[in-house]
Amino acid sequence: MSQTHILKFGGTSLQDASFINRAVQVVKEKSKEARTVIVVSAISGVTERLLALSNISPSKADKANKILKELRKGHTSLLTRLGGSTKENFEQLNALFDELRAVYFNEDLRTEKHKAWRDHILSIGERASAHLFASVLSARQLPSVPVETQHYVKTDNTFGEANIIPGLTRELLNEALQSLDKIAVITGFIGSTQQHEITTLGRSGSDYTAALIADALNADHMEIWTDVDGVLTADPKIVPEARNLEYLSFEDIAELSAHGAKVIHPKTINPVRKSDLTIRVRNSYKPEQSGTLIRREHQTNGEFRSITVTGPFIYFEVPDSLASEISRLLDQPELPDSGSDGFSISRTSRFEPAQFVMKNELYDTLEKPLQELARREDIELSVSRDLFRVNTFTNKLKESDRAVTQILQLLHRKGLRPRRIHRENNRRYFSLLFPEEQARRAANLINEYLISDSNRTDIFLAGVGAVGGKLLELIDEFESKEVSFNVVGICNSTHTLWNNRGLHKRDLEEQLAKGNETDWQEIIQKLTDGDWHHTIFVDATGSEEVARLYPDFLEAGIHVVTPSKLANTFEQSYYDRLREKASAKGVSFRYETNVGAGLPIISTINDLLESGDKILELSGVVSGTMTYLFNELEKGVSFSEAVSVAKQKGYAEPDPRDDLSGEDVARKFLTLARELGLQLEMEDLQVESLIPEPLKELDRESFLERLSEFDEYWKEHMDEAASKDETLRYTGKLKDGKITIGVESLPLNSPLGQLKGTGNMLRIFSSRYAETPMIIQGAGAGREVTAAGVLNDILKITKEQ
Ligand SMILES: NC(=O)C1=CN([C@@H]2O[C@H](COP(=O)(O)OP(=O)(O)OC[C@H]3O[C@@H](n4cnc5c(N)ncnc54)[C@H](OP(=O)(O)O)[C@@H]3O)[C@@H](O)[C@H]2O)C=CC1
Ligand SMILES: N[C@@H](CC=O)C(=O)O
Repeated sequence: MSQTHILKFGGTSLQDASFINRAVQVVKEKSKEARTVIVVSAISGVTERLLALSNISPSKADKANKILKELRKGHTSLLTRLGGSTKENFEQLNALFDELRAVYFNEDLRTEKHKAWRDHILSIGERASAHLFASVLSARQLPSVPVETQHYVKTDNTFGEANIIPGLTRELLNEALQSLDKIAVITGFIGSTQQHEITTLGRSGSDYTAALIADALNADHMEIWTDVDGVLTADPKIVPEARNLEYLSFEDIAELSAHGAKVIHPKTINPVRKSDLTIRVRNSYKPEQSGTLIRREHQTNGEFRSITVTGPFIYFEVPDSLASEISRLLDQPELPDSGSDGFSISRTSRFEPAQFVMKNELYDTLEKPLQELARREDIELSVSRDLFRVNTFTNKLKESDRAVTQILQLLHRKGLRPRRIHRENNRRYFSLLFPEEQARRAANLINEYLISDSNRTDIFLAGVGAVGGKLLELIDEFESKEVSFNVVGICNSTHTLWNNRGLHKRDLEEQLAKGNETDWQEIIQKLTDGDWHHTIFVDATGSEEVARLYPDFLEAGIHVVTPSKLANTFEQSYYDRLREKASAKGVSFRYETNVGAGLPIISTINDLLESGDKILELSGVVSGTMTYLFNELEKGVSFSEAVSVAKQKGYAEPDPRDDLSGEDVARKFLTLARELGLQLEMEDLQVESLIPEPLKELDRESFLERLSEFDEYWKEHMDEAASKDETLRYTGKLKDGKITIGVESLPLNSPLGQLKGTGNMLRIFSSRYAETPMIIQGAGAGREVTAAGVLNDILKITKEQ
């Protein structure tokens, strides 16, 4: 096993026997594929009990004894229930609770080194959890050993929030763990000073421990098992509608946790910031969900958006003249460390009051000297208490302040006016200060704003001819509450136009010709690097060059939708590769319009197959252009004239010879055959071409010019059919693994003979429809129906998200 994976189980993931069993299952699965190292927190509720214990005065020994007894009993009975109750395991657990009792009643430690004493008490939670879980794993044939990190994680003596000594810690952890041949179950949250006094790393410190271990072992992947779906757009206790964020970068999560996001410890990223480690935050209540993936670089299409609410804060204003003196007060090293957003000061000019925001507890420490300062200057210090900061993060702020304006307008409409707006240039967040209840409402409204934007699908449209041009129009007109489209780029064979804020039909007419030269490598690069989510690449070009690029888009996590029949009818290996890529990357490749334009032919066949039907025969007319040509011939229009009008009307292929040669119909039947699982190539099909032999070698323009030389031939052909009350139709049939395509003379009153306009009709004979075939009939070519079919494919992808 070349990979090392760290699994960190938070307290809720080990809260009771069923959760511990689930965690064992996770370890079992994981250890099949990678070297597995476990980091555990204290079992849910234990740290709180230990903290309560540390706050009980020894004079209330009864109360303390009750907690001590309950903790011991809770752990030992879990051990018994989970089948890990060997004599040795019991002894180890009991030794820990003996130690807890001894430390708790150590009066000297309590009074002289209170903070160290408290950290020692708290450490029992993680240590007991590690012993318990290692015992259970060993009992389940997963040989494991508890590892207590006070021996290896070295810190300074800031008890309660100790700072790591990185080099030494890395060395000691590496030495202890590198060659362990059992699964290490390691205590999170705890370390020790150089003098071997136990320290703790602060709330959620186990994540930090897991990252230290990941760094020491050069781990490949880390999973943080917790009680929420992953990293959400907001704390679900404040914002019930908060959504999970699929991807985040290290930078994103570091910024979020520094501003109050509780899901992981703010320092977690520090040790692994430069590594290729991937971190997945997962929910123990919903192990089937994939949670949030965090990695060094932004995942393609990932968009960062979130809200945190921090506080409570005090807010006050003073004349600018007093601001410097207050700042000096805040500089004292002995003040409580209230985190990176502990206080902030805004000074706009010397004529405007300076604004101070500081954590309640910081203000409480400074209240006296502050009031004293104010009195000296004869100023009445009026403070607003218990305010909360709503911090909004979004990548969009890198581009413009529009989001800030929109959010403020939204809040304003709801009657919410922040006490203070704080925005730093070049940062991805801004904060608003409100009283508690208003902060909660504001957070919910902002979340809605950020989420509704996440319904947006970004589109790059290649090819803006008959189908692409109409599609752009349909997208412009499309209105829905659930989905919004943003066409970030369009191109034709010569020019490409980009606009992150969206392109429209009018841009096609006015701007495209002024765009950059079309460069496919550049387009791929830009779409791959772009900070969009749910990007769809639409190919409406009919170009072989473009159809060959689909694997690159799929690889970059971009969905592909196309009416072009090329990619599905290149060599079989290409066809297979597209499906493998799409499935590996979790993206879609959709092409319903490849056969019958807007008619639901491919999806119907797949539905039949999926429900267990067996297709016996597919036959009929699937070329709108051919039906149109023969109908025009029936009316006396010349063949060459009909071809030219079919192109103008947007029925014919970009090169109409593809229709006349039968290639278009052949590609459609080959696509259907491959949907049925048949492994055929274009050469395997029997196709009758309508291209006269003498014109075969000509280029497109000369071919169209000389086509009229054969008008007489087609007139005679049609007249002959008419003399028998018949007409001509270009039909195809797939039966017994063979495809035959060509012109047939059919009775005028037959279903195929009756087709009008660009009519298509496909008959599906299957096990269930053996006697009476299922028939799909309707217009099978044209810009409107095809563009609508493409839009349907796009919508299906948005619904899958
Ligand atoms: N028309 C229909 O009824 C149906 C069409 N389809 C398929 O839809 C696709 C488009 O057909 P349609 O709209 O009729 O064709 P058009 O000829 O009207 O439009 C083709 C568009 O693609 C552009 N293009 C061609 N090659 C490239 C390239 N290498 N790079 C960038 N852009 C390129 C063209 O640009 P430029 O103008 O610069 O050449 C043009 O904008 C075809 O694959 C066709 O088979 C599928 C079902 C029905
Ligand atoms: N040229 C094609 C367009 C649709 O696939 C046809 O005429 O059927």
